[in-house]
Amino acid sequence: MKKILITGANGQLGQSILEQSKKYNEIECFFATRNELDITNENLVNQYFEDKLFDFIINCAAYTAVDKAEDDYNNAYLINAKSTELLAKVTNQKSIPFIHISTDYVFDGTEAKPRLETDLTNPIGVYGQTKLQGEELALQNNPKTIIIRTAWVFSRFGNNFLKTMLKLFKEKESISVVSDQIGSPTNALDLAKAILDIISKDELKYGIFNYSNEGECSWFEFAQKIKELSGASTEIIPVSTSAYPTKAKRPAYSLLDKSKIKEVYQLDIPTWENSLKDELNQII
Ligand SMILES: NC(=O)C1=CN([C@@H]2O[C@H](COP(=O)(O)OP(=O)(O)OC[C@H]3O[C@@H](n4cnc5c(N)ncnc54)[C@H](OP(=O)(O)O)[C@@H]3O)[C@@H](O)[C@H]2O)C=CC1
Ligand SMILES: Cc1cn([C@H]2C[C@H](O)[C@@H](COP(=O)(O)OP(=O)(O)O[C@H]3O[C@@H](C)C(=O)[C@@H](O)[C@H]3O)O2)c(=O)[nH]c1=O
Repeated sequence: MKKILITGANGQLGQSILEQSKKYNEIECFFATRNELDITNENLVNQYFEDKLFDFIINCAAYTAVDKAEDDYNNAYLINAKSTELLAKVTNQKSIPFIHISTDYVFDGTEAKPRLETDLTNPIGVYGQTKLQGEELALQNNPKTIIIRTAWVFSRFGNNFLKTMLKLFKEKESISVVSDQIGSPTNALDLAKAILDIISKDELKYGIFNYSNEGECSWFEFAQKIKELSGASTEIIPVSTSAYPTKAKRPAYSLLDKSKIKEVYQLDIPTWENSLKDELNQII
């Protein structure tokens, strides 16, 4: 039986891992919410690992408010980078693998070609910058680190674009959504399954891996599909990024190339449209 600690357990990925873990008999998961384990509290983290034995950690804790982060660098850095370093160090001391989640927002999005793990990063906002710093600190401090870069995560849990759209469809007759930012949505349940499948393997390969659902779209096309599948009548107007100003800049193109994770870990990845359909069936 593999014992796994999940930090940030109340977030959408944490809750999705809880849901999926019920299907894995050989894995025993321990879920720690922010109240139970604040990863910025060094003494608490060290104490936690003194007291308990785990075979893996999946760090789902993060500062994910992309716009807010622009005015809150210190907190974003503390959670996304400094605390990631701490978790990498404690797992390294125990010689256990560290699974950490990162983002497509580490790219600047200027090149319209699916991004490889080895491509040059150049984040254009504080969230992406602090996530990249977290990646680097994790890899430096625990050689048994697996970074999974994912994108545009949606689910029935927490806050995400899917839930924002469903709310707006109830409130508004018309909304504007950017059509010039391209990427790949990810159902958090698919990501959770991929992570648990990886952990279940006998042999692990460490380093950076991309994971999102298959396919690509703009946020506008994503919103259109949510509208179509939910039967909403709100008009969705495609607009350019300049017509929808936000505090943080987002990459124009951040589609992730999944070849590496599919080859190394033999994963079958559903398309975002099929996975969205499944998720909406649960929500509506
Ligand atoms: N959401 C997305 O679209 C994407 C997410 N990612 C990455 O995936 C991972 C999971 O994201 P997701 O589940 O969507 O994020 P959420 O924002 O849904 O969840 C993050 C969780 O982290 C918790 N948390 C924040 N600070 C701390 C802390 N100091 N100690 C412990 N827990 C803390 C939050 O607690 P509380 O509930 O109290 O706020 C929350 O439960 C993150 O690393 C994120 O950067 C990558 C690409 C896309
Ligand atoms: C709500 C809304 C957003 N938008 C735009 C703003 C933005 O450019 C894009 C996405 O909006 P959001 O702010 O909901 O999503 P955002 O917070 O940027 O989502 C990101 O979260 C972090 C955590 C990640 O790691 C990324 O992969 C990505 O999922 O859509 C519209 O054009 N119209 C709207 O009505």
